[in-house]
Amino acid sequence: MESMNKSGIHGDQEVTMAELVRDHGHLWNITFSYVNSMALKCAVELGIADVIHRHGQPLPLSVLLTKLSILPSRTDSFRRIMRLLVHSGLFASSTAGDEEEEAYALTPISASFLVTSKADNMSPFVLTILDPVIVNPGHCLSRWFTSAAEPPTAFDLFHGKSVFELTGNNPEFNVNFNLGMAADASFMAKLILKQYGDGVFRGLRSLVDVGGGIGAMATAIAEAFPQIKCAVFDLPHVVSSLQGNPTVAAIAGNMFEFVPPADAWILHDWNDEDCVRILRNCKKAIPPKEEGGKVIIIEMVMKLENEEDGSIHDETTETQLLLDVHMMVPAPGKERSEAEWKRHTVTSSPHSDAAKSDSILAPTGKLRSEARVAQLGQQSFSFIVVPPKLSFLAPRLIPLDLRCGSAEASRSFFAAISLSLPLPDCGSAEASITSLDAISLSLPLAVSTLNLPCGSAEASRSLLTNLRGEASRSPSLSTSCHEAFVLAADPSL
Ligand SMILES: C[S@@+](CC[C@H](N)C(=O)[O-])C[C@H]1O[C@@H](n2cnc3c(N)ncnc32)[C@H](O)[C@@H]1O
Repeated sequence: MESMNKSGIHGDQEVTMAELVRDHGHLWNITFSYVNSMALKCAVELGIADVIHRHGQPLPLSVLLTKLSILPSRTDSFRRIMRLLVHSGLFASSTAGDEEEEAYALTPISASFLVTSKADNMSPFVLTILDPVIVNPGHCLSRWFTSAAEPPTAFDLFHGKSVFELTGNNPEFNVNFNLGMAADASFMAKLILKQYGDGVFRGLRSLVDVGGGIGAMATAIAEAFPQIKCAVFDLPHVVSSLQGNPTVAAIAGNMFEFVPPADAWILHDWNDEDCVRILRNCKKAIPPKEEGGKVIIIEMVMKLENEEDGSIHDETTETQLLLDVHMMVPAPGKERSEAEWKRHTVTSSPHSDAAKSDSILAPTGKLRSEARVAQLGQQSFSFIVVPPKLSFLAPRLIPLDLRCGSAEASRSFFAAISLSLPLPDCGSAEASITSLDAISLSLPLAVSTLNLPCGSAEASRSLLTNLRGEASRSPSLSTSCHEAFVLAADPSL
């Protein structure tokens, strides 16, 4: 029996069927993890959190559908996307009213970060990071690794220009990008001011946020420490929106050429050489340490091991690894360990030893992990497995996956095997399944594994009814068809 379970070889090791199925599921989860991002994007675009928030208590599905103007024909799809969002921890499922109607509530994550009227609203950030302008270059990462032209980033390879050149000549994207960055910066400012505020900022007279976008961080600091004269230094098309701002001054320029005098910030968008160039310019612009000059670096600090148990698979690690790889797509950036940051701050100091470096390293990696909105980690999958009991059908088994067939293709397939079925909208995508027609013509009758996830409820029901009718006329199939339907309906399998 044991040998029956061994079904594959990993290196020199034999693996069991259970291990193979688990590993296959793991691969699927990674492959499909973008679906979590797209579901989140859909939730943000529809404004689901706002509608639930305004209701103030669990919102019945029927009301949610009306308020969001969801088409009646999309009710089932909407319920399914909500099910995924509940699974991701963005919403909670609940009931409402005497009839205990299916309802949805906010979770701490959506209540804090997806309600647009809240100070920590991260919706603009979600929409920026998931904008096709940013996501699409990810598709050419492998080409970027080997491209003879050596473009600086996958973004440059895809768009033919850098992300900041693109913000410069695409006003709509410029506005959205800056709002997205500002959403994240506002939240980080709040955490940093709370945790490091007094120690880092008290006593400063002036401060420049280098690459400070539309001033979210600088504004938060100016409001917390009104005695500090705060300015934002960024590209002209970015700081133009800050002209006349009473809280922070706007200075347009290129940080690789100069940095205005005061204290400064730096970002993770740059490679090591660029970081050193920017830090050197900051260094030139600040007074000596004794006179209160300092470079403040607010960055994630990569730490790939869990302090408690040394494991590397906690959520913080995943955040750091994802952000680090993300940073190589739109910009030549990276996340750095504490040792790497120390090396840069020393390299950029005119003095050669660390003791004389006047930089402060404020580790924010943990904070960032707390700020995480979407969990892109593992989701459990269920499988529909044809049990050995049905294996006698194998020669006539057609694994039928209607997800990819158009309604017409599905219908013609069934017509070909003498089951004329009304399939109103079975099959969602337009991909062709002509090969199924070919198979079906060579097989007189036998449909044993059915994958119904894409058919409407009505289509599935009529398909099952027709198959049951067909099965009752064919005694050898009746039990097995019935069992197959039960299996398909049981999500735990
Ligand atoms: C990742 S965003 C950070 C935004 C910002 N820290 C915030 O709080 O919103 C990088 C910023 O660097 C700016 N930037 C890029 N190249 C620059 C340059 N050569 N000189 C000055 N700023 C630059 C961009 O315009 C953008 O605002």
